[in-house]
Formats: sequence, C-alpha cells, structure tokens
Amino acid sequence: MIWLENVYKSYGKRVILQDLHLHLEAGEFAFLQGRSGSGKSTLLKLLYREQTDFAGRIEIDAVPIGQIPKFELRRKMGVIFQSFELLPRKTVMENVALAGEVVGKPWAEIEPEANRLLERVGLSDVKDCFPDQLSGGEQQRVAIVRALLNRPRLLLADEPTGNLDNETAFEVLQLLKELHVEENMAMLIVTHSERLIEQFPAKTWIMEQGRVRVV
Ligand SMILES: Nc1ncnc2c1ncn2[C@@H]1O[C@H](COP(=O)(O)OP(=O)(O)OP(=O)(O)O)[C@@H](O)[C@H]1O
Repeated sequence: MIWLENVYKSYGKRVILQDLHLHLEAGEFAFLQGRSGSGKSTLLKLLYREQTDFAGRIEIDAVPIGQIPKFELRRKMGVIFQSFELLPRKTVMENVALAGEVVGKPWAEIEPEANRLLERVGLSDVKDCFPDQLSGGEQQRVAIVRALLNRPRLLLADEPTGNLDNETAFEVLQLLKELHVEENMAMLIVTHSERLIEQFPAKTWIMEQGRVRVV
C-alpha cells in the first residue's frame, strides 16, 4: 500500500528524513512515535502531498506518489489532525459532506454514506450542530467521519488524540481500531503517547535521527 525507500527530506540545509524505509501493507495498523521535531508530521505531509519536495521513492499501490492526481489521492487516503480542522461556520453534516464535494460526488451518494458513518460513531443527533457546540472527542469523531466518507483504504492521523483527555483519547483510539477492522482500512497513527501504545498493542515505528525502526 505505502512504500518508502531511501527517502531524504530537508528544509533548506536541515536534513529531517534520511535514508528512510517504511512499508505499510493494505489493511495494516501501525503507530509512528518519536520525539518532538523528529519528522513525524513531515513524513505524513509527504504522504498526503502537502510537501512534494523530497529525494528517494514513495509509492502508493505501486504508483510513484508524484504521478497520482490529487483528487485520486484524496479518495485513497483520509487524514485527521490533532486540531480536528473542522470549518466553524459549517454544520457537522456540511463539514462531512465537504469531503465528498471536493472529489465531485453527487449529494445522492454523499448523504447516505454520511448518515451511515455519523450513526456508526454515535453523532446522528448532532448533525445540524456547529463544531463549537460539540466536545473535543465529538469534534474528532466528526473529523474521522469526514476522513472516511470517500471510503479510503488508508487513514493517516497526525496526533489525533493530542487535544483530548486520557479517557476520550482512549475512546477515539478504540473507535479507530474498530473502524480499521470494519472498513478494512490501513491506518498510520502518529502519537506521542506511550499510554495509548500500551493500551492498543500494534506495530510501532520509532522515528529517530531521520530514520524509523520497528519495535
Ligand atoms: N515548513 C517547514 N520549514 C522549515 N522547517 C520545518 C518545516 N516544517 C517542519 N520543519 C522543521 O522540521 C523538523 C521536523 O518537524 P515535524 O513537524 O515533522 O516534527 P514532528 O516529529 O511531527 O514534531 P511534533 O511531534 O512536535 O509535532 C522540526 O525541527 C521543524 O521545525
């Protein structure tokens, strides 16, 4: 699914990733852990193509990432962030629907899938609310639904529980793990949290000095 070989990335003269190798199979679940500044977000940004300047090989489903049109990448992968990144003036349903609209899906396709996923994560009752009317855990569940709307085969999560208390972080991770199985989706989850990694044992990559090692 994701294949990185000999990847180098620098910002100016600062080398962030060097000779990095990482393979994530279809349907696999893995954590990416590492100290602040070790390059975890940079790695995700290369995968969802917010950063396009790198050396080495990055392939998604055996296609070099630079050859995959952006809209196709959006269908292939969902992304969630620590800060949820919901649009404050749009309702829950409108926030979720946006993911379908940007890839040109008709409302008739968007609506049933949005309703199915909102129901699945227990948010049907708040679909007409605005993000600031929801708790942090609920906002992150909206972001998860938005990321899953196009049925991607891969979910990238950058510190998805970083703004949540321990109990809510546990619930969000539990939900992600369940969706990973139910939707048969690969997930790469960046986290600082030793606690979560202990609570949800899974393949874990540690990022150090620009490289990753598996533990
Ligand atoms: N656009 C940029 N331009 C220049 N330097 C950058 C840029 N983005 C990140 N960096 C630097 O690259 C290094 C790695 O940043 P990155 O955000 O990937 O680390 P991280 O492991 O995700 O950190 P954290 O856990 O604190 O989020 C940091 O030293 C950061 O200052």
